[in-house]
Amino acid sequence: MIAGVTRELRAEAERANERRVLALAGDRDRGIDAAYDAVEAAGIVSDDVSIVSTREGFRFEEHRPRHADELLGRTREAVILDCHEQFVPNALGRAVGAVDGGGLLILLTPALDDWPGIRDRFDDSLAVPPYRVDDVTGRFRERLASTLRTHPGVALGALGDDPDGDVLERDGLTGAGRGTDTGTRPTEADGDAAAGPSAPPDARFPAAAYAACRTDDQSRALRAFEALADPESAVVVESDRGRGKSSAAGLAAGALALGGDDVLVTAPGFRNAAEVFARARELIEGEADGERGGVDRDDRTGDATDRDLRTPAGGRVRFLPPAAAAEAAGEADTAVVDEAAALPVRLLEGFLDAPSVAFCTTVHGYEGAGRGFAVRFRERLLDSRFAVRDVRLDEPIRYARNDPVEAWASRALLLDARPAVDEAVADATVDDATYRALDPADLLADETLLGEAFGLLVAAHYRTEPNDLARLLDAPNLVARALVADGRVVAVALLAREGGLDAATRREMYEGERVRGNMVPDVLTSQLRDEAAAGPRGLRTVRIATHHALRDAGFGSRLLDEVHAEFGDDGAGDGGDRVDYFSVGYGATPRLLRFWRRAGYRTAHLSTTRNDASGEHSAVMLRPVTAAGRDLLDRHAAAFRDRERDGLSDAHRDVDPDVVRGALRACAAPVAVDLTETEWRSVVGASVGPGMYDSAPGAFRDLALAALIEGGDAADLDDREERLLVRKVLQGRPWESVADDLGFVSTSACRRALGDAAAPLVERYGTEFALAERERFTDD
Ligand SMILES: CC(=O)SCCNC(=O)CCNC(=O)[C@H](O)C(C)(C)COP(=O)(O)OP(=O)(O)OC[C@H]1O[C@@H](n2cnc3c(N)ncnc32)[C@H](O)[C@@H]1OP(=O)(O)O
Repeated sequence: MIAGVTRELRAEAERANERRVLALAGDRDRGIDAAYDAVEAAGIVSDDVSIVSTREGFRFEEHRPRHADELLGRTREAVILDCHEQFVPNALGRAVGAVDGGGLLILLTPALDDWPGIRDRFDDSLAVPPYRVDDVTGRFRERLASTLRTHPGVALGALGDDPDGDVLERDGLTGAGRGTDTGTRPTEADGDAAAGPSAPPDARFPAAAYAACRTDDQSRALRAFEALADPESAVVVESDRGRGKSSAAGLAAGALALGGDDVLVTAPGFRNAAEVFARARELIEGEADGERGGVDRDDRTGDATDRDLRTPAGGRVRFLPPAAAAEAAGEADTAVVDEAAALPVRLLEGFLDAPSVAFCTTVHGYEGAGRGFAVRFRERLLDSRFAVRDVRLDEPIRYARNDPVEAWASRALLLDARPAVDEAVADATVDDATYRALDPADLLADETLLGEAFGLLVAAHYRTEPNDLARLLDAPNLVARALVADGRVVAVALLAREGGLDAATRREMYEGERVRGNMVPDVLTSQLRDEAAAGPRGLRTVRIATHHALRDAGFGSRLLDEVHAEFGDDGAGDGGDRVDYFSVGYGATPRLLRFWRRAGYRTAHLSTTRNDASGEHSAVMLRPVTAAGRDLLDRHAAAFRDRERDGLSDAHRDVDPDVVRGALRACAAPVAVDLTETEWRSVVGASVGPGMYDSAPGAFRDLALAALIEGGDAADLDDREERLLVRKVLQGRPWESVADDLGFVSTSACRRALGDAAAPLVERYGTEFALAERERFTDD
């Protein structure tokens, strides 16, 4: 029975150049046997099959569910995803992506009615302490099962105790490719690897690069990339998932390197750029064949050579993480930024130092993230010295346009989740918006609500993946809240309960053992050495986002106010839901620091290292509710203040002065200024007399710290004076670099400015002695 339908499915898939799903629900061993039968019935050889499973010993290429990323950039005739024992939603995304047009995705699942009730090893990972795996729910699977039951292109077999008991619930056939219905058949334009588009007559890239293109769209992109050989050229490539933009970029990078260029490639992670490197390598190896070995391989450095391809002409294709690549862009001949929309605009600007540059972005899907690229950075690019070429890729590479499995996967994993369209929210006002809980049950019942809320979370943050959808629906420690206007989601916050851990778990954490979730308690306990920190109960904002059309209008602040009221300030009577403190951890920018400070959050930590992708230092902030929360903040505010006194001239020496100002301004621990008379003589002398900063740097440091923490009108300093205090006094940088950085005409002008900045500090913090000392100079 299964074999029969598989043959038909496969035939239809091949005719239409589409994919099909065969879901085999029931006993695992029976499922595995049935999958072997299905592969055979479909006439697919074992070499063209991959299986993702926790088990081993199959006749196919094997991957573990947690390592399904290995399938990235692979194409298979069939992929079998064994969903028993450990069902990882990310692995489903990878498995679908690896199946070629004409191929099959075979899912082995428990009986669909039972599946939502079964807890597996993935659920263990959602059971963040103090929650247990029984607290995890099965809504993601419930939703997935319902798509399997209803979506076109999915065949569903319920397995019996033996093959005779198998029941075919749906055959998954759509009728595509039959009779006159040729709308979805492969067209000439779908191309074929062997006979790809040919090179234009005056092509600058090798013919092999054009021959490797699978669609006309791709060869148009390649043609546009040729411009990168000329300085001052920028190419922007936009496409949906699976259109081959990374491959086209890889072919271009390889071709440029074959011509002797140094091509610098970056992406949020190397795995995003894996496709770029795979295509570049193929081209380089093919073209360099018979010359001089092609790609250099260095056995000693292993991995590194995958990220640094060399050509006989002295060219290279090399990978660097975004922050490092932005720094190095000026030294390369061409920079290629893949998944550019996932990077902050500030980093993207660094790439404008490259002689020529390509930006590739996914328009929809998880990688498509920030509107920063679409809006702000594009303007910046148009104003730059570059001649900009735009290319858009629409034609799917490996399957026909109407592939039903693409539609099914988009739906099941919400790959196409998007915030409400701008027009729908244009008239929303803060006062009219309604605060509401996004309970998983409500989200499951309302696809529009789910799509808009998840879409907003995705759009505001590039690191979203199918596992996050499962967390939103099933993880016991997460809650979501939103502001809704006219039924549309205009702002959303994803919140995680943290802390409340027992003494044994706290000790484990203190001793360095990894405790899942609990990000803020973990930082405070293991990094900042506070064994009691994981006791109080916190609510961390994992993510918050306002619809891009409504930013800066107060929605974000209002949403936080409501959350504070519900779980803190007014939450006492609410079923014991009141937390001891609210918290947040995020890549610190001056504006975000201000946003959180205004919402009542105070700094506990600023990380010493920068995040690879965003290039920012992470800030951890707390907003206490109860006495226990206040104790926690008091300890960590004081520790932060004391740490920064020395850390700013050490690990934090390069942090942006506005980030330092923002983090200190949000510090809740005041500085007691207690200087000796000798020190006051130096400070007063530097401000109004003949003294110098260098005679009492420690005194200046205390004053600067006090003034920046107290902030505002306390000591009447302007922005540049505050930056000067950070750069010179706290970060201890050389006069030349400070003068240069802050735009002073000379180092002596810079020194004088520091003297001037000391005057309001004497006024604010000076002792009687200091003020009398000042009189000596100002009385004349
Ligand atoms: C844990 C985390 O999620 S931290 C990351 C926060 N999320 C994001 O960065 C996603 C993109 N940004 C957004 O969605 C919004 O800009 C939010 C959530 C940061 C703020 O929401 P809004 O509704 O715009 O905030 P609201 O109008 O209440 O307050 C405005 C303040 O927010 C901050 N803010 C506003 N826009 C931005 C922005 N693009 N980037 C950083 N901060 C911003 C500023 O402090 C601003 O005050 P200012 O105009 O005086 O500088």
